[in-house]
Amino acid sequence: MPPDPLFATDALTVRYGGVLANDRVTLTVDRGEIVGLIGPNGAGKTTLVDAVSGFAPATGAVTLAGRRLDGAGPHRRRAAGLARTWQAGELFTDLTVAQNLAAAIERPGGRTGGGDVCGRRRPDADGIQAALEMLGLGDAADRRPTELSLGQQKLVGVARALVGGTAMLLLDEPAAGLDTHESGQFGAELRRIAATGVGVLLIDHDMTLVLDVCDRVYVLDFGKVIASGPPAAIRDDPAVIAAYLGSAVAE
Ligand SMILES: Nc1ncnc2c1ncn2[C@@H]1O[C@H](COP(=O)(O)OP(=O)(O)OP(=O)(O)O)[C@@H](O)[C@H]1O
Repeated sequence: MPPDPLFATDALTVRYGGVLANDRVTLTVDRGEIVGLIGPNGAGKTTLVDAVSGFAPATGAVTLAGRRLDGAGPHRRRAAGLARTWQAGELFTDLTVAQNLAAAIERPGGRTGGGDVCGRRRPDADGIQAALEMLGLGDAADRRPTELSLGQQKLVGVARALVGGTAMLLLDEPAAGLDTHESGQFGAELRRIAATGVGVLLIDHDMTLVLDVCDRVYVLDFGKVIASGPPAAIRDDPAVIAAYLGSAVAE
């Protein structure tokens, strides 16, 4: 029998009024695997990340390392090792890179303690440096975000989600705005993260990045999974081309 996946949703369903934003979405991500989630605007990709991380009301199961997390609040899911980025993931430009990572896990009011508002373990300077080094940003800790390239700034955003012990990373359009070269470098860094055993769910409209870097891809349309499989099969799937790739390639 294959081992249990690191991460799974089972029949995850989110309804916003009359809109079925996620319709019984079932997917898995293994340890060390990068899994893409693609689909047209409004297909329900961000909703899935919101539901999985505890920010949208949902029915269905969410499991991380064999532990059910549905029903838990965002802080408990984060403490269990599930981390996300946000589409508008701007950095604080008046803080250094290391301070940006620390700020992401500070408690409001500057209180210190064993955990933060998101339930994360408070990492020490070593933890912050380790997260930066994993992303090739080891010498950027004391620099300001504006001194870095856009690609490096995007990686700082990922490092922010990695600090404090992360098993599963949910990335919502982390490469938006990158050119082809930067996006290729970004993909290589994602592979380095996955090689440490972290699972990655990658949402992006950059099809070159998604199809190059992902082990498997799920396609959402109107909240439903309409296809899943390895990138080569997804690229050639007529239903996927009709629903999304035709327009995505033309963009
Ligand atoms: N908070 C909300 N309240 C009501 N409806 C919402 C809410 N969030 C999303 N929706 C609706 O749910 C559907 C899915 O939206 P979602 O943002 O998840 O799509 P998406 O695939 O992430 O799109 P994009 O690629 O543009 O980011 C859309 O019809 C959207 O209007």
